[in-house]
Amino acid sequence: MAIQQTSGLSLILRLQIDNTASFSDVASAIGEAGGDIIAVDVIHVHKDHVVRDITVNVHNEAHRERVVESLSKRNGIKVVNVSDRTFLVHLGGKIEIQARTPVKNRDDLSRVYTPGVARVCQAIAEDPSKAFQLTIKRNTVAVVSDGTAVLGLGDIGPEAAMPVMEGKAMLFKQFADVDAFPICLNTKDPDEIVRTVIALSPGFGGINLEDISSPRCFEVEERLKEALDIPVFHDDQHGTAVVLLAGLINALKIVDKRMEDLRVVVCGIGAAGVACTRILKSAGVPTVIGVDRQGIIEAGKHYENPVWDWYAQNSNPEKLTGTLDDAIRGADVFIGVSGPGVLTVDHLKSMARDPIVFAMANPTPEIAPEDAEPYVRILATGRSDYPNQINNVLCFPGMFRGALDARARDINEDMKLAAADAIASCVPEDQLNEQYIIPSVFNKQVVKAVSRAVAEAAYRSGVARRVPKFDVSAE
Ligand SMILES: NC(=O)C1=CN([C@@H]2O[C@H](COP(=O)(O)OP(=O)(O)OC[C@H]3O[C@@H](n4cnc5c(N)ncnc54)[C@H](O)[C@@H]3O)[C@@H](O)[C@H]2O)C=CC1
Ligand SMILES: CC(=O)C(=O)O
Ligand SMILES: [Mg+2]
Repeated sequence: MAIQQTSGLSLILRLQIDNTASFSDVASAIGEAGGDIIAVDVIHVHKDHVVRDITVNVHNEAHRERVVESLSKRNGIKVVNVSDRTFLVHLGGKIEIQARTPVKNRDDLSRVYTPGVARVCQAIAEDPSKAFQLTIKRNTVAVVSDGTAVLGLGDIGPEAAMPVMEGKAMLFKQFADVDAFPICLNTKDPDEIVRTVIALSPGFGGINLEDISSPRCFEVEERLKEALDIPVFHDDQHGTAVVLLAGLINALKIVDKRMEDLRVVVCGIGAAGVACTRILKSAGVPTVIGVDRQGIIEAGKHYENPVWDWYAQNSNPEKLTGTLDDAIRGADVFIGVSGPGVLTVDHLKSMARDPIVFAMANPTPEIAPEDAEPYVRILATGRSDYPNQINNVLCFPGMFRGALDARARDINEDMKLAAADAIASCVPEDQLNEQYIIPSVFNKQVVKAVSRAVAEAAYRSGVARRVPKFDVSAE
């Protein structure tokens, strides 16, 4: 299995090129430093120089410096500015609100706003369920974070969490036409988070909790699910678990193993790790062994963290003790939702035949894919620049589309398992291979398949308030 990485950093270099130098000097300076020229634009032409923007792909920040240095050393070439295209795409934020109806005259104004709007308000006051017909509620999701477990970056605060939450909102809209709002809270107190989300819930058809650290995330989700009659879904737990299960369903077809025979190690028993373990157990995996910083979660032992306490009673049937070295020996599958560099080549060598490794820590996986590649049969990461991206983006847009279409009160286990099967089914059996166990996030079938499966499961399990109409002609 050869791993192809598809992108690193993409830069726009603004260069002043004197008439004494030529474009081929620029190209060779970039080429000698190993940069890839992607696009060239002319910005100004003066009598003694030309200013050009050159878009260049580099592997990482050190590589960027080497490209800039190589250009700066050339006579007649001046590097005026270096822009990182990732930062450019964030300038001013990534989303905006748009009106669905133009307000062109007084007549429009009197209908969309006062006095006309008052009658609509009264209709909802008389029957609050009309909010689903007469407001944005039927299509809106609040993406709520306190900034305490952002990607793998940890507690970086609510302001720093905003780019991720804006990104989730963009993906909700692009993939599933769901209007999602990023809401980053300036509190880490579970009571205050619960109170705040309940208070802001009337305008929303669903709540997507994001990047709230464990164990607080479990309590916050549980209390909100109890209090609200709209779906509450902690994406890092359940979105990750659903996509993991979809990937595993397909990976097992390649290695010809069954869920009922698997020995799985989950590393990182936080939000994602606990949910992955729960869904693996629901899917019939008999042996799941959890490992965190202090080692294996020991069967039967009592832990202060209530979720680890649950974990100790519901995992590790072989009653293993020790470290990851002990847990991974003979394991069929490694699920990493911990941090960078946890997994070594020696660990991989000690696994059972045809190792399946899902190293999902973001942004840096548990092992560098290039290091793991020779020793595993199937490798997946959370990143979009390697094959087999196990990322919750494959789940949350379709999950909420289906839940909103069914006007579901809750997102339950049946809906999650249905979503996992639907994602797995988007890879045709005749195309399945080691580097293609999970559909692309750009595969338009995914949201259709997931939303339909989720809405049907909502209906079957009694949490739907509406039977959605499916567009069969689009299939
Ligand atoms: N690919 C995907 O779709 C997703 C990936 N993730 C990634 O998974 C990781 C964990 O996310 P959450 O569960 O939300 O965080 P969390 O903070 O709830 O849990 C992380 C757990 O990993 C443990 N951990 C950290 N470093 C460790 C190490 N060196 N060895 C053993 N255990 C270690 C921590 O003690 C903690 O219990 C992050 O890197 C995150 O970016 C999370 C959600 C989705
Ligand atoms: C993908 C995601 O939600 C995370 O890494 O936290
Ligand atoms: Mg997350």
